[in-house]
Amino acid sequence: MKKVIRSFGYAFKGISYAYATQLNFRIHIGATVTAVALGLLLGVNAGEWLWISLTITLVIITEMLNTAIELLTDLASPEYNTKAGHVKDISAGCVVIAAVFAVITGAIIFLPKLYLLATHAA
Ligand SMILES: Nc1ncnc2c1ncn2[C@@H]1O[C@H](COP(=O)(O)OP(=O)(O)OP(=O)(O)O)[C@@H](O)[C@H]1O
Repeated sequence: MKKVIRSFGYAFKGISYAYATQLNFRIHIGATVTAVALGLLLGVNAGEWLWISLTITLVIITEMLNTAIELLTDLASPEYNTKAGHVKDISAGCVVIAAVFAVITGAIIFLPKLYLLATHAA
């Protein structure tokens, strides 16, 4: 049991390292808080919450993997190396793909509700 608790400790250390060192990670957390607040305000349903949770999880996981890959690349190739550059670029590309998916999902879920709200309030 102690070992399991210790492993969770290391995992949380990894999350707080990403939070402390990566501006993009903090931006994703800000976007997460905004999406959850919008979801609560606009009363999204269970299916929509699942999509929102999926996109949040994907973006945060890809950002953390990107951070880990950047660190590992810097360790393995501190000097300039074309392949090291490709590794970092591909890794960053994964985050962008997840973020685009999140924006599209957010637009599909929130825009019609915001439109209804705006037209009813007018
Ligand atoms: N060792 C390297 N060899 C070749 N190109 C590199 C190398 N390190 C970085 N690059 C290039 O520079 C880009 C930016 O790298 P960098 O490590 O600064 O990442 P970053 O996205 O700015 O991350 P962060 O600001 O979080 O450290 C990479 O995507 C890659 O194209």
